[in-house]
Amino acid sequence: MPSRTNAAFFPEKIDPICHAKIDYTVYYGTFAHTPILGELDILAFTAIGVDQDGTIDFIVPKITDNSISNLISITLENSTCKNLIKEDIKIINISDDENKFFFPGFIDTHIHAPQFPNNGIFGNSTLLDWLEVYTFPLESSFTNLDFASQIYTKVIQRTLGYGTTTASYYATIHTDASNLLADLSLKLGQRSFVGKVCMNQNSPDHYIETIEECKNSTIQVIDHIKERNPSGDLINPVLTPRFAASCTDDLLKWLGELRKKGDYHCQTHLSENHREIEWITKMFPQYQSYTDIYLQNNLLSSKTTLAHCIHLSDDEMNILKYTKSGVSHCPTSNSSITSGEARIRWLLENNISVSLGTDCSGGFTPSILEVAKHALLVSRHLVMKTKDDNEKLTSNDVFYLATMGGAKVLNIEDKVGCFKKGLKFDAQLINLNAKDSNIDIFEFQNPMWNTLPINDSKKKFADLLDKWLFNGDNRNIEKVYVNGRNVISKV
Ligand SMILES: O=c1[nH]c(=O)c2nc[nH]c2[nH]1
Ligand SMILES: [Zn+2]
Repeated sequence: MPSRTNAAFFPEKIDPICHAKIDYTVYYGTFAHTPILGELDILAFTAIGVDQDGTIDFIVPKITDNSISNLISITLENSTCKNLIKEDIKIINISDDENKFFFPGFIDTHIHAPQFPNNGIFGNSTLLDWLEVYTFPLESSFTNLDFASQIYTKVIQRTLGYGTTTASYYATIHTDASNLLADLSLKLGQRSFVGKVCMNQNSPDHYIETIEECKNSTIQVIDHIKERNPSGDLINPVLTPRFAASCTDDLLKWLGELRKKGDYHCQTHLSENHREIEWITKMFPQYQSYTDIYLQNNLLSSKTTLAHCIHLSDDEMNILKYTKSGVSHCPTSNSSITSGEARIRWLLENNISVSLGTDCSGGFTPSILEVAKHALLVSRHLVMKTKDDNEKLTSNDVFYLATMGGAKVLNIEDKVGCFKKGLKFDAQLINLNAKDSNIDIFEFQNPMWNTLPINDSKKKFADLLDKWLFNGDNRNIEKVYVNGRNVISKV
C-alpha cells in the first residue's frame, strides 16, 4: 500500500467536535465522583450547569422539584453567565431512571496507541523479549500513514467508547504518524497528551533514530501540536524517552533541558521488570539507581508520569516524592507480562500521586474500568504475599485512581477529574440497565431515591457502583462528554 503524503492527512482546517458550539446545558439527576482518595461522593437530585465553553458553572444539590420551570429558575439564579436567558438553556434530565448516573470521564495515563493491534497477543513473554518479538516490529510499521490512520482512529474511538476522556499516548518514533495521532485526537474530541517516542540506542536497525533525528522530530511534533491547538485545551505534547535503555545519556540530557525550558510534560517507563532494572543499572553505572538516571537528567517534575514503578527502593520512592512525579499503575500489563505487583498503598501513603494506565498492549484491555478492577485484585494478591491488609485497595480507591488520580498525575486537576465548579464537564452517562448490560439488578437492589431515606438510597447506590465496577463494561456507557461536548452517543 503506498504511503500517503502529509498534506493528504493534515488538512488546514480540522473541525474538532470539541470546539463545536454548544448550548448552555443543565444536567439533572444523580452524579457520583471521588474527589478524595477512598471517598465516594454521591450527588442526588442535583443540577449541574455547563456553560458554552463546557465549563461547570454551578452545582446545586437536593432539588426535588425537577419541573423544567424550576430547573430554569434555579439556573438563572445560580449561573454566572451574565446574559443567559431562559430560551438559551437546554435541560437534560436523567432522573426518571434510577439506574442512570453521571460519572467523571476516565483518565488513562499510559497507553501505547500503535500497539493496539497486539492487544491480547503476548504469549508467555516478559518485558525484554516481548519488546523484541511483538512490539518493535509493529511500531516500526508506522511509517505508513494509511496504516497509522486506521489504527489511531480505532484506538481513539474505542477508548472514548470505554469512557476515557483523557489519554496520555505513546506514539512511535515517526514524526508524521505522531502528528496524525494528535490531529485525530483533536478531530474526534479526546483530551490527550501525545508523545513522539525517543529511542536512539538498544533498538533494532529498522526502528531506531539518531540523536539529531530524534531532536528534530521531537521539536517538529511539539510545534505541530501547539500550532493545531494553541490554547492546549484539548491536545498537548509530552516528551517521551521510551525508557532509559533506549536513550543515550546525551539524548536524556537534551530532553531534560528541553523539559525545563518549555515546562513540558514528560512520560517514561520506570522499574517494571527485574531483568530490565539489572540491565539498565549496569548500562548507566554513573547513577545511583534507575530513578536517579531520570533525576540527574532533569526529567522529573510534577508534570512527569512514570509507568509501572513496581520494584522501587525507598530512596527511589523518595525521589518521586520530592520531585512530585506521578505514577501510572498498570496492573493488567504487570500481570500479563509477569512484571510484578506495584505497592500502590505505600506510594499513596508517601503522598505520591498515582493513576491508572491500560498500557496497551502490555495490557490487553482499552478499558480503564477493567484496569481499575485489576488494580483492586492485584492489591489483594499483594496482601496474600505480604499479609498486610492495609495494601488492599477498595473500589472507591480505584475509582479515584481512574479519575482524580489521573488528573493529578497529569497536572490537570484544575481542568478535570471530578465534578466541581470551574472544571470542564468531562463525563460519562452510565446506564446500569442498558440494553444487553452484563449487570443484573434485582428490584430490591434499586436505590429507591423517591421512597427511602436519602442515606439508605445512597448506600444502595454505592453497592450498585460496585456492581458496575465488577460487571459493567462499555455497554453501560450511553454518552461521553469532553469539554461539555457530546463525543460518543449510543442512544
Ligand atoms: O510496558 C512497556 N511497554 C513498552 O512499550 C515499553 N518499552 C520499554 N519499556 C516498556 N514497557
Ligand atoms: Zn508502557
